[in-house]
Amino acid sequence: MLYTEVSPAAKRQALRDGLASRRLLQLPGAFNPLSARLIEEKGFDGVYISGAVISADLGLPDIGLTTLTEVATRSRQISRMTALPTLVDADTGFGEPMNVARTVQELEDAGVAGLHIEDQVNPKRCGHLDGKAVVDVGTATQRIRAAVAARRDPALLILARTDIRALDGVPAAIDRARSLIDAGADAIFPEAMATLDEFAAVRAAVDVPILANMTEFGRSALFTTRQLADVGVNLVIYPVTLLRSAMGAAEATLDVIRADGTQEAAVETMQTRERLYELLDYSGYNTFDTSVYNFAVPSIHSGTKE
Ligand SMILES: C[C@](O)(C(=O)O)[C@H](CC(=O)O)C(=O)O
Ligand SMILES: [Mg+2]
Repeated sequence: MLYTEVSPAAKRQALRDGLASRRLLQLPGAFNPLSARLIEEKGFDGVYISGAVISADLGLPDIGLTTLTEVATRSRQISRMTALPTLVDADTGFGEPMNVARTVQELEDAGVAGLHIEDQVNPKRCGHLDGKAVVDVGTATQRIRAAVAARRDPALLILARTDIRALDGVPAAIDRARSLIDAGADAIFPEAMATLDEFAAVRAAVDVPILANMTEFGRSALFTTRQLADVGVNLVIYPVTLLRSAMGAAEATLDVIRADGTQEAAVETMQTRERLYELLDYSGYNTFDTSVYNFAVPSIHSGTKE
């Protein structure tokens, strides 16, 4: 009922413990707070909060147009909804190193368990597109040093993402990763790795956890958890997967309504009213007021029969 009782501190510890276990942790991206609860119910290890999803949700391309306030608000809304640790995409940190410091504190206050800061120049773009540019190593490490110095909870996980592989190749990504770790990064997100061998090369070069981005229609094939675990990846995100699925389903339903003059043919694929209420723990609200949940919910076609 209401929001999770698990504190941000406990979630950060859970993420640290998960990484220490050496098990591959899976974090699907929540496209809204409610989907975070679904991710938790299905037994995942954490919830990813994607910059691409926040942008798309606002009808914007993922080129650094969202503000820290928007990302922090979404982070708080999603984090409070789940007992799982959340990992948020802080893009380039929203400005200069001093802004990066403020970003870290705002996101920490929003209750996330971790965040990643990348080394792209602004305006940034999706890591799986052409035409990216990265800042020099001095600027990239300054961002990470500022982030690490700003966190008040030492358990907050700070991942450094490097986008350099697409420009200068894997050896450059390894060099950059080492510098970012020297600057204090807890973990590395090597963006747009093309093959499992490339992940293995990064794994062999660094001692900290590494993250794989299994975004669809990108540069990496969609490797399985077994494949990723075998090359020593520690975290895998499915950042935009649920948004793409939900939008695909929404489009199909709109087509059904246009074609048939009713949504009837699409109802079978919908989440039922009963399932929605279960996910919301509707009945739990009777703790406050027994009139809240004193009705029966028809389990089929609940939309049309009430
Ligand atoms: C992980 C990512 O940074 C995100 O914002 O979710 C994106 C995902 C995507 O655009 O598919 C990325 O740059 O890879
Ligand atoms: Mg992003």
